[in-house]
Amino acid sequence: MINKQYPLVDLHRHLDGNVRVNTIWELAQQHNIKLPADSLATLAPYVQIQGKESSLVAFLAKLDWMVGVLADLDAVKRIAYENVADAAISGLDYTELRFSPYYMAMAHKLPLQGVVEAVVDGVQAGLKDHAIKVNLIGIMSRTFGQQACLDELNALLACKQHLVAMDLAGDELGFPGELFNEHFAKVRASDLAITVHAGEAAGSESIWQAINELGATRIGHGVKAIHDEKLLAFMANNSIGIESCPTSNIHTSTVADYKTHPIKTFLNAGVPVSLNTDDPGVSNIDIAHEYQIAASEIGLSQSEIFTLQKNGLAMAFLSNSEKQALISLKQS
Ligand SMILES: O=c1[nH]cnc2c1ncn2[C@@H]1O[C@H](CO)[C@@H](O)[C@H]1O
Ligand SMILES: [Zn+2]
Repeated sequence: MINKQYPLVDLHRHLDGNVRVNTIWELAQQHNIKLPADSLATLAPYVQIQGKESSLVAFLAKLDWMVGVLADLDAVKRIAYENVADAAISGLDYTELRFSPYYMAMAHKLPLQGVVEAVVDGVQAGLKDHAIKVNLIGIMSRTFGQQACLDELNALLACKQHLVAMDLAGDELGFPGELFNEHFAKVRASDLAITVHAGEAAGSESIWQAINELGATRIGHGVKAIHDEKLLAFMANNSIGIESCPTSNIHTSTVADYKTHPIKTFLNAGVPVSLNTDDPGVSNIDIAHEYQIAASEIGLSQSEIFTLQKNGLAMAFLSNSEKQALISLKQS
C-alpha cells in the first residue's frame, strides 16, 4: 500500500488537533481543569469523533478540549513535542505541522508570542529524539474574526524564520476568505508560502478566491472543486495541490461516504492531490489508516495510491534538494 522505498509525508496535520487523550487527562489533573468525563477511561468520546458530526463547526468543537488544557507554556511545549513523536511513530518521514496560536492561547489567556515560541521549542526538542523532518505552518483561525487573525499573524510573522507557510482555517461559511485579503497581502510580503482551507464547507468560489485573491498555491480539502471543471483544469495546469483528508471529510459531513469522495476525480483531472490526516487526534486515525481507506473504501489502484504518495512530496514546502535528500534516505 504505502511504498516503503519512497518518503511518506503528511502535509495537512493540525498540531492543536492532535493532543493525546492521556495528555488531555494529565494536564487537566495537573492544572485543576474540569473535563466532561470523570476518568481517563471515559474521556475519549468527548474529545474524539464517534461516527461523524453534523457539520464542520460541530466537528471543530471537539478540538476545544485539546486547547482547553493548555494552562501554561510548558503544556504547549509538551503537546508540540508529542506531535513530533506521534508523527515519527506513525512512520512519517516528513510532516508539516500547522497550529493556531490564538486558538491555543485562548482558554488560559496565554501570550501569543510565547505560544509560538513554545511550539517551536517543543518541536525542536522532539526532533532531537526522533528521526523525522518537520516544518511548521502558521494558522489564522478565521472563526475569531479579523482582529484576532491580525494579532496572531503578527505573532507568527515575528517568528517567521521558523515557519514555511501560512494558512487560514476554522469556520469557512461564517468567515469567508474576502475578510482576510489584507492579512494575506502581509503574508505575501513575507517570503512564506500560502495554503488555505477552502471548498470544505463553502463552494468552489471559495477556492477561486483563495487562489486569486489570497495567493494560495495549495488548498486544504478543496472538496467542492469536484463540481467545477474549469477550476480542476486550472489547478492541474498551475500545479495547485489539494491536501485531501478523506476521514476528516466524512467526520465533518463534508462528504457523505468514502465511495463518493472526490479524490479519484482530482487524480483523473491531473490535480496534484495528496493524502493527509487533518486532525489525527480528534479523528483517532493515523496516516496508514488513510492509505488503507484509499484502497479498500475509495477503491484506488496501487498505482493511483503511489501517485498520491509522490504528490505529497512534490507539493511539500521544501526545496528540490531537500526533497531529493528525503528520497535518497529511503533508497539507501
Ligand atoms: O478540518 C478543518 N477545517 C477547518 N478548520 C480546521 C479543521 N481542523 C482544525 N481546524 C481549525 O484549525 C485551527 C487549529 O489548528 C482551529 O481554528 C480549528 O478550528
Ligand atoms: Zn485542516
